[in-house]
Amino acid sequence: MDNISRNVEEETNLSQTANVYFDSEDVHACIVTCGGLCPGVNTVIREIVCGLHHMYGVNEVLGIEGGYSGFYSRNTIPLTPKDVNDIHKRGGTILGTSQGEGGNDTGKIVDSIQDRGINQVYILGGDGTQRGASVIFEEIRRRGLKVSVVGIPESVDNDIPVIDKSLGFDTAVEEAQRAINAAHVEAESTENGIGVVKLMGRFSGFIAMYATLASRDVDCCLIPESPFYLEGPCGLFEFIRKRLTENGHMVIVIAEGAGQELISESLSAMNKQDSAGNKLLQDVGLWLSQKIKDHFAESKKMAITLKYIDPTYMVRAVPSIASDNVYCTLLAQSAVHGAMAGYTGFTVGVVNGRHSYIPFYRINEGEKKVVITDRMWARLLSSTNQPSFLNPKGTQLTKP
Ligand SMILES: Nc1ncnc2c1ncn2[C@@H]1O[C@H](COP(=O)(O)OP(=O)(O)O)[C@@H](O)[C@H]1O
Ligand SMILES: O=P(O)(O)OC[C@H]1O[C@](O)(COP(=O)(O)O)[C@@H](O)[C@@H]1O
Repeated sequence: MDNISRNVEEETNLSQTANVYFDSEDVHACIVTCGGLCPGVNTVIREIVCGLHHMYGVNEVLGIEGGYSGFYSRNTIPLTPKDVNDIHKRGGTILGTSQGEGGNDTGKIVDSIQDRGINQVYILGGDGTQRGASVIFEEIRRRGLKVSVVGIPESVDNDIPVIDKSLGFDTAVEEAQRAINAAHVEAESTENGIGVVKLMGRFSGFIAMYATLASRDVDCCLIPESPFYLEGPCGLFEFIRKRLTENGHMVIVIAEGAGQELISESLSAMNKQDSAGNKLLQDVGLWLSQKIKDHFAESKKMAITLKYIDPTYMVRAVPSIASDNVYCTLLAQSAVHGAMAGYTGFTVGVVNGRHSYIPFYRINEGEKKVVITDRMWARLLSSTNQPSFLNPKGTQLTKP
């Protein structure tokens, strides 16, 4: 117990009340994956199973299939170290997920936990999943059950607050390079070639920003946090014209949530949501590509060739790279140590470089977005030398 206590103490700077100390033979754990697909999820599943087994001698770990509703609508599957030995080499989740679904019955989920004698619940997923975990935790507490509920945050968008970085994010940025490289090759092979790449990022442009900074082939990065406009001397069309005149080709990276306000009027699905309450977006990549083509066709001053690449699902479907595998392993071990020490109602994550236990009520506060007044966005602007779009439409660009 000394070792366990020390681990928790070292890793905790946001602690949550302990409810019970577990003996290995009494542990009946389960794992459920509920969020959007993200590289590294299988690695976490593997390390929870192996961590519980190797470090604590726990033999009973169940997989809940199909996300939260799987607790009451599916059979469970046993997970042993042998079963999960190779799964980190695969993308996706071996348990299936329920991103975008809503209407889960918390009462039935907790009934299932109680009926099956489960006393440790490991929940992987993004911001929606962590909110769901908090609701389950509250119901478990209301019933006075000795069950640890632990969240492991994963979102390819890196939009989970408090933590430094979501697992799988580095892999997503790495994979995005392949699409950007392809767009660059296509663009530079034709006169006035433009490559447009759409990347994920519903409300936050982290993948687009980091992929742009990593690549150096991107001329313009557009994200939801930084509104842009098309017309006028400081608009996107004029910037494209200048960049093509200077270089003969260019690459534009656009996050899926960018520019939604520009396309909102004409498109009817703007205010639609999926069953989990997430806003359904229009394909801004297709829209922007068509707008650029129409603009240059109408102006007749410059003939362009535009290639549009949408690698979004490829980016999140790949297995995690080495650095993410290490990160996933540390998060999974941290989750296991916390649960075994009797902590509950927390999400594991790295905060200011330290592995921490973050109470659900903290992780579920607010949203994480790119702050365009921060240094990172300023670094991107100086790397691409693109307009900031902060100038009013009619005014000329000024030198900094
Ligand atoms: N506010 C909420 N309260 C309870 N459960 C939620 C809530 N939001 C989402 N969920 C559950 O979490 C699952 C995953 O959420 P979703 O937003 O689709 O993905 P992500 O976890 O990647 O953000 C949903 O299918 C839903 O069952
Ligand atoms: O098309 P789907 O499966 O609904 O998922 C798309 C969404 O999943 C994401 O990749 C990740 O979303 P989460 O942060 O909610 O996990 C978003 O960028 C994207 O809009």
